[in-house]
Amino acid sequence: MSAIMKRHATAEILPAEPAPPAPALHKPEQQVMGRERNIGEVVLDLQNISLSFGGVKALTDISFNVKEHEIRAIIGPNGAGKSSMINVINGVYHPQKGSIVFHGVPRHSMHPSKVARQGIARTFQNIALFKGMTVLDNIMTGRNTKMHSGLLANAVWWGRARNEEMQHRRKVEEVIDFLEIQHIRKTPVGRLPYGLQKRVELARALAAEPSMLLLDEPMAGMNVEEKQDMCRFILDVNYQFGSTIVLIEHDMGVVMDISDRVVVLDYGKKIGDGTPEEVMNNPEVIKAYLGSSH
Ligand SMILES: Nc1ncnc2c1ncn2[C@@H]1O[C@H](COP(=O)(O)OP(=O)(O)OP(=O)(O)O)[C@@H](O)[C@H]1O
Repeated sequence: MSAIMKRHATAEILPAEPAPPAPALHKPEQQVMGRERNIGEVVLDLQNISLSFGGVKALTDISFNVKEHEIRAIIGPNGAGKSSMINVINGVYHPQKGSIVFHGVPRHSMHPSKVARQGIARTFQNIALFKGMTVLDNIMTGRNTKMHSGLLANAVWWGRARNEEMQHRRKVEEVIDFLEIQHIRKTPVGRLPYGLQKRVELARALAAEPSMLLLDEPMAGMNVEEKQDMCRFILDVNYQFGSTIVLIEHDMGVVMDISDRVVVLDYGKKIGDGTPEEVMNNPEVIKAYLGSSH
């Protein structure tokens, strides 16, 4: 297989032990890294999406879908349109053409905050955390979409506000335990190494209890060990929380090992879509990578 598609050493240490039995909601249909998982129906359907910035066509007539509980990767050379697609999904960009249906409901020009309230959370290519705030406080900001108490109640920390705060704290502590970052919970984020900052960003997204998680290059800039940890956490989030994951990643070994299906973009167009094996063997995909200087 082509050089870009070879399995990467990072994935070799992914959990080898047998996974616990999956909750028997659906018949297991897919296996990722030896884990049986239950892929459901289509939850996000994108049809004929086109997005331009002035004369630049970032996305041209792109259609694909995402099924419940799956790990769906978006790959492609630099400038292919991957981040633009994530920004379309979470409402930052509004495509000039095409339709977006989430859980059966068509969406038009939805604001990112409303998308977040629908249960879609994301991380960013360049870490977007409050560097001077502690890990705990940063993760608490992930609960914003779930907060209901008014300003006055919050200011004096009365009844409902107090109960709400405690509920949010409980959820945040769960996420902190899950991602094994107890030891840094009081540390200002800016003092942490890059790999841990990425994990805190994942924690903040998870604190929102999303049904769908958009991860924009979650392993970018990480060393091998950090990538191994992040792979394990992504698989655990998907497996234990059942979150559907849409992932942009440049490390092909990681993509091939953890994804259920992969969509491939090049110059804003879709050139491949299928299982890792199918896209690995797609001549157009191989050409785009090997023949690409961009
Ligand atoms: N806000 C914007 N304004 C103008 N052009 C943009 C904007 N966002 C993206 N583009 C352009 O759209 C095209 C796709 O960019 P995008 O960032 O989506 O690609 P990408 O596949 O995520 O690239 P990379 O892997 O380098 O992050 C590029 O030509 C880019 O310059």
